[in-house]
Amino acid sequence: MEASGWSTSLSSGIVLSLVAVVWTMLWNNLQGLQLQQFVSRHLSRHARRLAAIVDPYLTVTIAEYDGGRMKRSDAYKEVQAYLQRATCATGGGVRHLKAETAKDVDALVLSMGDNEEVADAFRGATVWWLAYSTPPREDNAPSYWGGGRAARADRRFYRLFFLERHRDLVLGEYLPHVRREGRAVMVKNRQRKLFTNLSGDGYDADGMWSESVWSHVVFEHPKTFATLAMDPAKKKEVIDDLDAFRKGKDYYARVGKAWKRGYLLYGPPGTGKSTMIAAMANHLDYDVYDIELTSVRTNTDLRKLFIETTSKSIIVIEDIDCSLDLTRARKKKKKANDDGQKNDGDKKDGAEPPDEEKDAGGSKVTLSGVLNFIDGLWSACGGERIIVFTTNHVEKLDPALIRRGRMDKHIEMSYCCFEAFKLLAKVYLDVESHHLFDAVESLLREANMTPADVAENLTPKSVDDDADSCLAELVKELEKAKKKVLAKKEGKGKDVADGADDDDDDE
Ligand SMILES: Nc1ncnc2c1ncn2[C@@H]1O[C@H](COP(=O)(O)OP(=O)(O)OP(=O)(O)O)[C@@H](O)[C@H]1O
Ligand SMILES: [Mg+2]
Repeated sequence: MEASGWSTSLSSGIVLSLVAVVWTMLWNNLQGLQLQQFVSRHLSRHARRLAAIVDPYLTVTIAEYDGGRMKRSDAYKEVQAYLQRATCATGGGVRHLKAETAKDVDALVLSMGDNEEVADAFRGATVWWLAYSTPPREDNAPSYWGGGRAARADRRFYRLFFLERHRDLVLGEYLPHVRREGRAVMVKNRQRKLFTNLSGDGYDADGMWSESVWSHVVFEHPKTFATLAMDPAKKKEVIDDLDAFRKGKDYYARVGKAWKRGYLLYGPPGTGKSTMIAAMANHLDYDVYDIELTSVRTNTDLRKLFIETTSKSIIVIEDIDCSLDLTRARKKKKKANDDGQKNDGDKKDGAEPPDEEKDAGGSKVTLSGVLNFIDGLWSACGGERIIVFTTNHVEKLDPALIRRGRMDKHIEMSYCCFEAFKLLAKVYLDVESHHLFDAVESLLREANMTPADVAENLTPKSVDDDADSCLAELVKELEKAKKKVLAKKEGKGKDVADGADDDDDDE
């Protein structure tokens, strides 16, 4: 009996030891993998819950969207950046990380995935952050609040848990600290971006449905004012204007104007309008929002695009005359006024176009929508924004669209002048003087050649090409261009003599 009792306890001892050995082996082998993390994560989570029994915790929830779901919350972005830093530094015990490309080519910025929790310590207090999202719900937000999109999107939140006794510390000091630090991280990680409203499938980098109306790539355009060929005095004027704008926060506040400025760049194709926008963005270190107006469905969508731009940005609408029939809505308005009908036209903030203005299947943005976008009440949201329109046909634009106050500065991008040529010769051929320069100078006065064409002629086409051959080629092309101009003039003179209509000559 005793012996059997002894052998039973011996065998159960052996079994227990074996279990302990297997457990230790398993524990060690799984080190760094799921099990240990699983246990420690759950222990810390339960620690929070256990602590809450004796000292209840409070929560603060920060939603990704506030202001009626119109705009991503700054606080959310700051918390996200703060937690990104905490997660990158320690991992914070988080199992599911999201990775985004960072400024450095090979690095990744890590942040916590959904339903992950991370603890943080601040002046002896421990707090916990939980990232979570709720599934889409059909809300009844009217379409002008972006209700349709909102219904399809997950709602994302950060929830902060802290003990009641830390209330003053957390609300008074910790949260402002998080926002400050988050902003600093955002500035440090900032990569300039080029945004487009031609969104892809509507999903963001996390595979989540994205509410953002913009998609972006990193903005990396090499053009600067140093390599932009134009009249030097004009260039200096633009640079001074941009610098004054950038430093103009107090001025705009004092005179009671929204901190924004409109630039109209006009001129023939290839004179450097798009290039100038890149130079502006590089000079100011701003993001660029390139709006493809034909893809904007309604005036409301246009307003939403504007509201979702950040400050320190250039909002661009290229070829504004081609994007929309911007004169049509105005003509209709005039007609309606002539008919004595009530029409609040461009004064009506965010007005949807009446049915007869809508194109079948096309954009329904109207001139009044664009005018409101530029200087309606909504345009004052945020600040430090530059709006740039480009066009090849300034004469086609409605005067209301380009009046000062909307498009404050009109910049003509013209055919290549000698000063602009000299800069291109320096940039493309590293040549500052040459015996062909005089010929080029006199030909440029008579031939209409764009900087794009001059630059193309100055580009070596083979390894044998050098400055001499490129400049000789340019002179040849300039002579051809000059002949064309003369032929056109002669043709025009003949037409006038024959009583023909001048308007038909110009393209
Ligand atoms: N003023 C300029 N200085 C330097 N390069 C220029 C200039 N203008 C044009 N180029 C060169 O020509 C190319 C075309 O220029 P860009 O796209 O800026 O013309 P654009 O005026 O925007 O034409 P479009 O009206 O057709 O849009 C650019 O890639 C650029 O390298
Ligand atoms: Mg262009």
